[in-house]
This record gives sequence, C-alpha cells and structure tokens, in this order.
Amino acid sequence: MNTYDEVTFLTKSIQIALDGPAAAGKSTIAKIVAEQLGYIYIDTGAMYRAITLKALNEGIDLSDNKAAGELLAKTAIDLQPSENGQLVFLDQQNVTEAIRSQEVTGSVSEMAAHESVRLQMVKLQQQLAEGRGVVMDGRDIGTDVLPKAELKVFMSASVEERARRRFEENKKRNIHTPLEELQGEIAKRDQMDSEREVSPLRQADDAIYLDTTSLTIREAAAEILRLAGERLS
Ligand SMILES: Nc1ncnc2c1ncn2[C@@H]1O[C@H](COP(=O)(O)OP(=O)(O)OP(=O)(O)O)[C@@H](O)[C@H]1O
Ligand SMILES: Nc1ccn([C@@H]2O[C@H](COP(=O)(O)O)[C@@H](O)[C@H]2O)c(=O)n1
Repeated sequence: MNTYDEVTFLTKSIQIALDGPAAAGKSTIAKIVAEQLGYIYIDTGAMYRAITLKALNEGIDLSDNKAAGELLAKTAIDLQPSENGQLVFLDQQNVTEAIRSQEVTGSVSEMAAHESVRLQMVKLQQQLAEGRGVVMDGRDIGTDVLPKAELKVFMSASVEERARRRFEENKKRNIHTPLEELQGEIAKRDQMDSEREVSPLRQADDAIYLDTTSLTIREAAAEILRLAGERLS
C-alpha cells in the first residue's frame, strides 16, 4: 500500500450489510467489525423487536397490517451506541433488555411480515445509514435497505450450531430454555422470515456466503474485515 492508498483507506468509508438467519452471529460480528473500522453499528432486528414489544404492551392485533403500520407511525424508535453495542429506546424508554424476552422473540416475525411496518422501517434504516461508514445487520439489508452496499455478506451456520450458541448465551443470562425448544423456535422464525411475501430473508445476488459453523467469532470477524479491507484499498 503506498501513501495515497493509506490515505484513501483511512478516509473512505463503506456500507457493510450482514444478513442471515437467527443466531448466525450477525450482531456479534457486526459489533466487532464496526468497532475495528470506527463505523456505526445498526442492529435492525432490535427495531422490529421494539415495535413488537409496544404492540404486545398495547394489546394490538399482531396480524393486522393496518393497525401495525399506524402504531409504528406514532412511535419513536431510537438507537444509541453503547459500550456493549447498542441501546434501544422506545418512546424515550430504554427497552434494550425487554426486547429480548421470549414473548417478543416469539411474536416478532409476525409483526415484521407486514408491508406497512417494513416500508417505514426501511426508510428509517436508510436515513440512519446515510453518508457514513456503517455495519448493519438484519434480514433484508443487502436486498432492500442498502442495495448499493459495497460489501454484503450472508452469514449462516447449521441450525444445530446456532441453537447450541443461543443455548450457551442464554445460560449466561440465566435463561434455561431446553436446546430442542430453542432449535424449534429458531427454525420456525427462519421459516416465517424466509416465506413472508414482503422482503423475505434471502441472500442478495451479489452477497458473499459465509458459513460460520466451524469458525470462531475471531475467525468470522477476521474474514469480514479482510473482505472490507479489499473494498477499502
Ligand atoms: N462464530 C461463532 N462461534 C461461536 N459462537 C458464536 C459465533 N458467532 C456468534 N456466536 C455466539 O452465538 C450467539 C448468537 O450470536 P448473535 O446474537 O450475534 O447472532 P445473530 O445472528 O445476531 O442472531 P439474531 O438474528 O437472532 O439476533 C452469541 O452468543 C454469540 O456470542
Ligand atoms: N432487517 C430485519 C431484521 C429483523 N427482522 C425481523 O426481526 C426478527 C428479530 O431479529 P433479530 O435479528 O433480533 O433476531 C427477525 O426474526 C425478523 O422477523 C426483519 O424482518 N428484518
């Protein structure tokens, strides 16, 4: 790399889209990559979780596309960077922990399937990413939210490995859902996300597929940083 290349590397910023099924490691890797590059990190799943939490709290019918869209239109969802990644605020209340409940996890895919919700979320996510270096993770980032992202990676791992990882993570949080139950929940959510009509979970044509089943967190992050480095040089 000559001096000119070094300056370009340091001043240029790119958009990185990480998509994939549940518990593939997207947010873990996205946080590391964003920190290493000095970019912002946006966990779009947290935004769908936040509106789902509000709908559950207010007793809104989750199957009602119109009601879901109207609810989101009068809701403020804010993301703020924090030491551990990202804080999530719903109408100014910190819901970072609350959106990870089993109840929200079990309902979020129904909420996220609504066109009225996705249209607003995609617009908001595009505004958050505008004109800056960003690592964004979700299900439709490479296909819909940031179709021009310089780097798109579709991350996956076997469903057994993803359930095992979530099981270990839950244990640390003192949650003791049986492994088989977790695997079923993950498989069901993947199916709903992949089969919905609006922006289903799928690999963008120009995305790189990364199977992390036998990779450590460090190895997966290093591979994405390597790919980012190629685009920055
Ligand atoms: N390569 C890896 N090897 C081992 N464990 C991993 C790896 N990547 C992630 N993990 C662990 O797997 C768990 C799930 O990862 P993470 O929450 O990042 O997945 P995700 O794709 O963002 O999930 P979701 O879409 O459900 O939010 C975490 O506990 C994380 O530490
Ligand atoms: N871009 C996205 C991101 C998420 N979803 C939906 O939200 C659910 C929760 O996402 P996590 O990443 O927090 O697990 C996910 O299962 C999808 O239903 C989405 O549709 N689009």
